[in-house]
Amino acid sequence: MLEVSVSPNPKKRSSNSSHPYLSGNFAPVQQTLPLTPCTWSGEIPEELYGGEYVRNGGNPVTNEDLGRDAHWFDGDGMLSGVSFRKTEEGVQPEFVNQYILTDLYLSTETSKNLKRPILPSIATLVNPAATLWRVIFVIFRTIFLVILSRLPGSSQAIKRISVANTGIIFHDGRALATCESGPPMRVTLPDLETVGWYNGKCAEGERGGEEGTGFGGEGIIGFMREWTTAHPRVDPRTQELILFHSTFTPPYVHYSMIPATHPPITPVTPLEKPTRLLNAPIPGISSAKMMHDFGVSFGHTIIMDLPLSMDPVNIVKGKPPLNYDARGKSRFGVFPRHNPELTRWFETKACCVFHTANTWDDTYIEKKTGLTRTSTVNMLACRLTSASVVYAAGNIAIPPVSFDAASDEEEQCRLYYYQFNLEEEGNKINHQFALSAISFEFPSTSEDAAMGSARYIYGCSASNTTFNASLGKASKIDCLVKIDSETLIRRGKKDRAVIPVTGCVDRRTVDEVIASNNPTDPIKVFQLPPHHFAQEPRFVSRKHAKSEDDGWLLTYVFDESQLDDNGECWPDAKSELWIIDACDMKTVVGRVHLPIRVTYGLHGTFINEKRIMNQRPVETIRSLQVRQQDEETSLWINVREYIEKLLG
Ligand SMILES: CC1=C(/C=C/C(C)=C/C=C/C(C)=C/C=O)C(C)(C)CCC1
Ligand SMILES: [Fe+2]
Repeated sequence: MLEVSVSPNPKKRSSNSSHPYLSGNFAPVQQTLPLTPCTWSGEIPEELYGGEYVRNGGNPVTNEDLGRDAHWFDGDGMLSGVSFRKTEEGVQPEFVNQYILTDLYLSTETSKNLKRPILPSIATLVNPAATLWRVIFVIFRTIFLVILSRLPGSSQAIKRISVANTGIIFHDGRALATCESGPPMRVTLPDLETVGWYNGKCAEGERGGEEGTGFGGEGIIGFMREWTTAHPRVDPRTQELILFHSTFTPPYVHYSMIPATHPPITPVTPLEKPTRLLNAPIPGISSAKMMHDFGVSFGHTIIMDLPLSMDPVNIVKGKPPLNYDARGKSRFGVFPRHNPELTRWFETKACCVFHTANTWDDTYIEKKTGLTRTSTVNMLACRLTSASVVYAAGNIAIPPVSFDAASDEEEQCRLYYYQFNLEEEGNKINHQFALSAISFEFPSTSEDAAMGSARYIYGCSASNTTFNASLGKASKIDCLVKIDSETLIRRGKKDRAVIPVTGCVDRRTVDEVIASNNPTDPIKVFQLPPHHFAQEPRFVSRKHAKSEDDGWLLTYVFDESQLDDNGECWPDAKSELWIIDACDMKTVVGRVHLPIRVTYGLHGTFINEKRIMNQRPVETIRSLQVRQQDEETSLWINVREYIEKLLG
């Protein structure tokens, strides 16, 4: 029997929403399910037993006004997971999806008077056509609603404004949902209940943990200094968590490192002893930036200072708060992992980088001293030649670039190789070129190989996408790609035609790569069948793997034959979780048939059995509180409701 609980606030949806990221399989799901047994076909590898695949993404709970400004990266965080429960016969996959009970979600659900989400849409913040007054209005509406939530009579105060809808990671006994506008939020596995905000020492609601001030520290802007990158990284050797925090005031970026203590691990060598660092300032950044991700190797960290600003000061300058300056520069700040004060800046052409794939050091032993030294730091990242995706994902016309220098590169989103020279003076970038001409995003590697020798980078592509042409249509993923970075980097370093910045090693299109039947091709594409679309794939290694890519890719897949004539999903549309052979990038080893559909979302991860068993104990979980209405407050409550309805 399926136990179906309809979201507490089901809102009617008209069928012809014109926003591409609110329709089809981007439209939010209305149902949440507790762990629900699923049927499956094919095989489920033993390596998945006892583990869980979880994917995060926005699922706006306030979705009444379909004509509102909306963006793919907005919306209340919802986790969708498949847990591979061990049974006597083997395994039983179970599907679960739950909202993350953030302050914003709880406040929305208890008030129910709002037609639009509490937070402004990224679409409004980035739209050059939005008037100054409109931007100021949406920001003040949010501030006002936050203040209202903290006055008497409110059952849920909004203390943090993150929807926790972007990433999901596991560190030190905690599964953490992430988003740039707040600290990480702890959730339980496998049932995906919300525990509480994590401050680098403990999470609200958990038993144990450490006491004392965490991310953000004390003081008035502490609430902002705890905002954490969507993509903190865990060192596969030391299990340290490395992350940074972006704020609107100088020095704009802080950096933290959290050791793993559950259970305490024995450091491999004294040098690798984990150190705690909380909110160390990063010097050299001159304005507020949208910094989604960063790079970190075993020895070095790379902060990206790109011309994509997220800065209230922009409003005063007559620009949208979220603004891309094609005339600007991209700067990469490289520093020894424990010493942000030693940051060296490497400057290059303007670009956008949302995600890095891997970062690693080239080291040697210095003869004189016998010490290990780093000659170069290398990074693979998805480089975009413009911010088009930020506009396209909000259904906003992409503003034209008005001068030639910036438009000499066509619209691209490619996997790039950067090599930063640490030995010579002058902060030189030795190499910067694309490995392949195909569009490539949502990069990841085998977790064990990250920060070091990872050879294969997995990611998403599309056989026909450019962002310029995409207004009114969403970009969807119909190809998963595996790139042998080692081979392509070697080729690029040799080939004199691969010039800095704009050069590209493998110039084939996706179709040309698919047509190749070379078994040692450095690029392999898993093409989805017609009408099928995938999401970010995550790699799980085989136990006694023969090669780095000996394992599987997990991804949710949706068959768009389940759309009606208006392009909307049938009410009973369903998704599947596919288990794909990462070695041949052809065979679908197994498919788990899910009871409902899973929207096209953002990032996912696989958490293995050992980690799930090893979660830190939890004392309380978050839940919806029903508002107590007593006589004294009822007049005030009526006034509040009136104000909320007025604000819409
Ligand atoms: C080029 C390209 C894509 C680009 C995606 C991008 C640029 C995604 C950015 C995501 C972010 C910033 C997520 C936040 O967590 C798609 C859609 C995969 C389709 C295939 C081609
Ligand atoms: Fe991301």
